[in-house]
Parts: sequence; C-alpha cells; structure tokens
Amino acid sequence: MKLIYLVLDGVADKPEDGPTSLEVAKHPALDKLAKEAKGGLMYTIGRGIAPESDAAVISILGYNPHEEYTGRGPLEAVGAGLSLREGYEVAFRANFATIDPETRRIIDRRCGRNLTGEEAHELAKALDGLDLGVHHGYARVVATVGHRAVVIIGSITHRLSDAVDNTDPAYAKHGYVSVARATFQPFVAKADPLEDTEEARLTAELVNRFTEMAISILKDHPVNHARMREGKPPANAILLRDSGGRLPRLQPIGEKFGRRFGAVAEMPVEIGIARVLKMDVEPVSPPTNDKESDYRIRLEATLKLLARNDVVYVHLKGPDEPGHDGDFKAKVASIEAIDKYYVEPLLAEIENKDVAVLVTADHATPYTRRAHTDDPVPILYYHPLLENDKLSRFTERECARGTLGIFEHGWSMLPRVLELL
Ligand SMILES: O=C(O)[C@H](O)COP(=O)(O)O
Repeated sequence: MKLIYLVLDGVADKPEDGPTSLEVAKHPALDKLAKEAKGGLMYTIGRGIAPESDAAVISILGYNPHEEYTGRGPLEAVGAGLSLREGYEVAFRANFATIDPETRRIIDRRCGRNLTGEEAHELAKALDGLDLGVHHGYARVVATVGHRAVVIIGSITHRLSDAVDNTDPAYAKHGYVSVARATFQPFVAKADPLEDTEEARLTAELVNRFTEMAISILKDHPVNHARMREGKPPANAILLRDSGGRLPRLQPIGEKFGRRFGAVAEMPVEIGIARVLKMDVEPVSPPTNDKESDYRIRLEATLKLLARNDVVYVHLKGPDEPGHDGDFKAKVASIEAIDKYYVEPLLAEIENKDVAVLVTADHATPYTRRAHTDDPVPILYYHPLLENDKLSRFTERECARGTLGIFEHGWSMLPRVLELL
C-alpha cells in the first residue's frame, strides 16, 4: 500500500473560540474521506508548544526536534539553494517588514503581504554582499517568497556562533525551536548573544549592524518610494529569526522507515527539510492567486512522485496565511479551494488503487489568535482495508472522536501510521 501524506499548513483552529474554519468550510471530498477513515488528534511537538512550521514538520515526519535540530535558518537557506560555510556563517529566516524608522516600531511584520517577487528581489540585491564594516563581517541576502528572505551573516576571518537571539519579536527562541508569542512588544529587537562566548558576542554585533544598515539603505530605495506612491507600506526593515550555523544531521527518511519518500513542497523551508531528509523533491512554483492552476500543478507533481515512491508528502501552505491575518472568510475559502481543486481530483485518481491517505496539519493557526498556537491538530487516516471510525466530517471535533487517540508528540504519529499501512 502506498501513502499520500497531506499537510494543510495551519488548518486547525481553536474549537473553544467558536466554529472552526474546518467546520464552516464546505469540503465534501475531505468529508468523504473522513467517513471512511480513522481519526485522531496530535500535538505536533508537545503540549504547551506553539511551534513554527520548521520544527513541527521535522516532528511530524518522525524526528524529535529536541534531539537533533539546528534551527530554521539553515533549512530556509538550503531550500533557497544556498550553502553555509560552517563555523563562519549563520543563517536566519528573514521578513521584510514595515517600521517607523524613527522609533523602530513595527507597523507590519509582512509589509502588507503584497511585496512582489520582483520588489523583494530588488531590495535583497541592495543588501546582498553588504560589508558590515567590522570583524570582516558581511551579509548575504536572498529573497524567497513574498516578504520572506534568507539572510546569512558571515565573517571572512572570525568564527561566529548561532547562539544569538531573534530581532523579530514575534517569535521567542528556545534553543533551536522558535515559539510564536501570543503577544509581544512591536519593536525591532536588538540581537543579544545567548551564550557567554566571543563568537556569540561578535555575531550579535554583526546582526545589529546589519539591521541598522539595512534600515538606512531600504529607507531610500526606489522600490519603497514607488510602493509609498501607490499607498503601499514600504519594506523598510528586515527582521531576523531562527539562527542556525549548520544543517541538522538527520538520518535520511527513506533509510529510517525503509520506504521511498517523495515530497511536493511550495515554500523554501519545506523544500529545505525535504532535501535534508533526502526525499525525492518535486519543487513547484510558489502559491499564486490562481488556485485552480496551483493545485492542478501540485496534483500532477503528487501523481508523478507516487509512481516512483512509497510515500508522498504534500505540504500546502493555503490556510496558514489567512489564519495569521485573522481573515476567517479567506481561511474558509482556502480550505474549500484545496478540497475542490486538489483533494477531489486526487480521490478520483486513486480510486480502487492501493493508496492510503493521511491528512493533518503542522500546527494550528486559529484566525481568532492570528498566530500559531499549541492546540492539537486533527488527523484523518484513510486506508481502504482498515475499519473506519464513522466520522461524519474532517474537523477538529470529529477527529477527536477517532480511535487513533491523541498523539502527545508529532514524531510518534508517522511510525504508527506506517505500521498500519
Ligand atoms: O508564512 C510563513 O513563512 C510562516 O509560517 C509564518 O511566519 P510569519 O509569522 O513571519 O508570517
């Protein structure tokens, strides 16, 4: 039996806050699957942890991120095609953001979510290769998707350390796992060294210099003048988080589970994870406004990978962004689009074939909270030969009734599912 492992980024909400997006959305294909599936719930890393996607995805692919993990930065970097000079470079996930340059108050961490690829590319070009003026320090900057970028802080001569704090106040760094803060002071933070070493002090100094230099360069950049003329928020700062100095050394997933794994990934961090785990990666273009075409491309990639692999991991970003934006209607619409343009034709393709389907999320992004939370996510496991749980729909509350029970840690879920395959 083969397996399609579908992850809907941030699809879960907080049922205590009222009807969830999954409850309100019309998703007949997911519901059809639910009626023939087993259900369950999962804390993707553990209770009390509101994870970012990077550590959560590592976890739900069967790896305990508390054991061997090195942060999101290096994964974003490898997903964007960059490599790191270990010991002398530290990679960060970055956001172009809108701030008040006088007070450093953050107005929008994602500069209106309307930064185009070309704009981001131009802005990154203005910062890439920057000489930081001390310790032979430099910065490499590459724009990825929308307001997202990768920043690498390096030194030609001095060893650096990834033990430095985020300048993005929305996430708290707990070792290598960053956790979304429910509330935070909206100011560009100073990067503090997180250990008492010369390397960490020096890295923090370079990060802070880069942040200041970037603010003064971006302020007068023609892209920002044009954006302001159009009434759009300028991308006049760059916030850093999730430092890491090397890739995690994880056993390739094919070797770990004795099966061939393929991956359809839209965003650099998931592409990076799939590369690190040596999956057969079929990168697809980043999400656009044409959902019908986006999901057709993703379905074609899934079927191509299914022909030559045992498990295909598919990560769809869809519901996460409207969850962050607190946009309930858009979150509902994104679930409906996935159902109509991806799940429904997928089910038609695999009908009467030996293919099981697992559907879940990497974390909850409740539209009521506008951030990731530690709520458990629903799991639906359809296997044509297994007894089903008589669930009526794919929702948080329905899946909670399922016989798979509650997984306390995401990393124990995939081994269990593969055991049942
Ligand atoms: O969209 C992303 O890249 C992340 O999932 C959320 O990150 P953000 O809080 O910086 O938008």
